[in-house]
Amino acid sequence: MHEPAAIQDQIPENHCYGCGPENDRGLQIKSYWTGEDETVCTFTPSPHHCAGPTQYLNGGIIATVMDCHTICTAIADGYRQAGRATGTGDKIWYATGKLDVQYRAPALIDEPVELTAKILERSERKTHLQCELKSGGRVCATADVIAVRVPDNW
Ligand SMILES: CCCCCCCCCCCCCC(=O)SCCNC(=O)CCNC(=O)[C@H](O)C(C)(C)COP(=O)(O)OP(=O)(O)OC[C@H]1O[C@@H](n2cnc3c(N)ncnc32)[C@H](O)[C@@H]1OP(=O)(O)O
Repeated sequence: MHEPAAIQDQIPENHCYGCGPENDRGLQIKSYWTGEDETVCTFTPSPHHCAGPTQYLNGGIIATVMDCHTICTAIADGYRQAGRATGTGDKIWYATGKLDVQYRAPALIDEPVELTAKILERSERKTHLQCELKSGGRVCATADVIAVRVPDNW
C-alpha cells in the first residue's frame, strides 16, 4: 500500500533530470514507501530512451532511475530519522557518493520497469542502499549505492 504522496512531490526545489518535479524535460520518477526501509518506483520508458537496439532500455537511463530512486529514498529517510514529514523544516539533501550498477539482463523498452530500494545501513553522514530493477518479470540490474548527506548550499 503506497503512502498517498510520492516522495519526490514532497521534496522542495528539486530540478534533477531523473527525479525533479521542477524539470519538465526530465524523467520525473515517483517513489513510494512500502515499509520501514523499502521503497518502490515504476518507470515507463519512452521509445527515445532506447539503447543501440531499439527494443532495449539505455544503460544510462537505467543508472539514472536507480540513482534517483535510491537518493530520494535516502532524503525521505533523513526526514523520517529527524522525526519530520518529508520537505518540512530545514532542508535535508543527499548526493550520490557511489553508484555501482551491475547490468544483468537487457530491460525492455516497451514495458514499465519496477524498482525497489532497500536501506541497509544509515549513519549521520551517509546511507547505504541496495536497488533492484526488474523488467518483464526478471531482474535486469542491481545497484549498490552510498548516499552522502550534503548541506543546503551544496
Ligand atoms: C541543495 C543540494 C542539492 C543536492 C542534490 C539534490 C538531489 C536531489 C535528488 C537527486 C538524485 C540524484 C543524485 C545525484 O545525481 S547527485 C549528483 C552526483 N553526485 C555528485 O556530484 C557528488 C559529488 N561528490 C561530492 O559532492 C562529495 O564527494 C560527497 C558529498 C559525495 C562526499 O563529500 P565528502 O567527501 O566531503 O564527504 P566526507 O568525506 O565528509 O564523507 C562523508 C561520509 O561519506 C563517505 N563517502 C563519501 N564518498 C564516498 C564514496 N564515494 N563511497 C563510499 N563512501 C563515501 C565517507 O567515507 C564518509 O563516511 P564515514 O567515514 O562518515 O562513515
